[in-house]
Amino acid sequence: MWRNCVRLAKGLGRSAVLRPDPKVSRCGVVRGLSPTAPCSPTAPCSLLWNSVTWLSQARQSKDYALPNSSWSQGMMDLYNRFLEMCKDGTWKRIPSYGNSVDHIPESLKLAPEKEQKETRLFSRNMDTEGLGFEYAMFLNPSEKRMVCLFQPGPYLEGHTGFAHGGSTATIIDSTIGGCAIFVAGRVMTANLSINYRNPIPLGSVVLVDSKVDQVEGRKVFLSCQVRSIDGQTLHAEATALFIQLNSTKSLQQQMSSQ
Ligand SMILES: CCCCC/C=C\C/C=C\C/C=C\C/C=C\CCCC(=O)SCCNC(=O)CCNC(=O)[C@H](O)C(C)(C)COP(=O)(O)OP(=O)(O)OC[C@H]1O[C@@H](n2cnc3c(N)ncnc32)[C@H](O)[C@@H]1OP(=O)(O)O
Repeated sequence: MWRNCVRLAKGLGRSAVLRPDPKVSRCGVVRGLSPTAPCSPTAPCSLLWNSVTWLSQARQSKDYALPNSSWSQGMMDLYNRFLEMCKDGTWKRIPSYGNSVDHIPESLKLAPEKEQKETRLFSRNMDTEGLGFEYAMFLNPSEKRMVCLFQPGPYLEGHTGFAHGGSTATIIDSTIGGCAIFVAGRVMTANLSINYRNPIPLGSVVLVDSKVDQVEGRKVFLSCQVRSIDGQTLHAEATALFIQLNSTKSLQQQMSSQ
């Protein structure tokens, strides 16, 4: 089973993680796509997103995956390290909106989704920064891998001082789901199996590291590990099956056809 995440969690600065992808040019542009602005916390690295028209409408919405005052130094440090790794195009920062509809390109929306809805993505359901899910995701397209930097706030408590297992499941599902969306477009979780190994302290920062293992027709099999930043503590590990809902093009296909 894939265990790249150990590599990442144990040493983000190591060459194994920072090694440029051969499919990505030195200037940080995935071949076949146009150059875009470099990343920064306010003007995030979003070559992927800028290159795909379906996110243009979403750019109007608030992006929750940008640093705020509730982020700990550990969260900021990790975020900045990933932003650095965005510079050569190996990693892409993924924006995060309050409603899943905002993530869907206009052309792929179904009629009911086009209507303005008073709904909120579960993981973005709190307005006060720092109380609930604080997270930011980064995608490595060539490795079909999505990582999420996650800082659980005090309103996610389960056992005293620790994150509720359901919140851990939510962040795993969202991270793995984002990864599955990348390869298969619209998908739904059919199965999610989690082994909880060590509790996650509230306010700590963990790395959720997910990867596509296999695609069989409409089935996308993925795995995931949740580790402390130093990689020493394995908090949870999971496997998942996502099912592609229709024949819409995956983001991966959209990128390679440009
Ligand atoms: C599009 C662009 C979006 C861009 C977004 C970009 C970035 C986003 C970034 C961040 C993340 C943002 C959002 C987070 C994303 C996701 C997280 C939330 C996900 C959820 O919160 S999601 C809610 C929970 N989820 C459900 O509520 C599903 C209920 N369920 C169903 O709706 C159906 O069940 C369905 C659709 C799953 C399948 O139904 P179906 O009719 O389409 O397909 P069918 O049943 O025929 O199965 C086909 C083949 O899969 C096999 N199969 C099916 N299920 C299996 C199982 N459980 N175990 C083993 N095998 C299974 C069959 O055995 C058959 O296999 P075979 O072909 O070999 O016979």
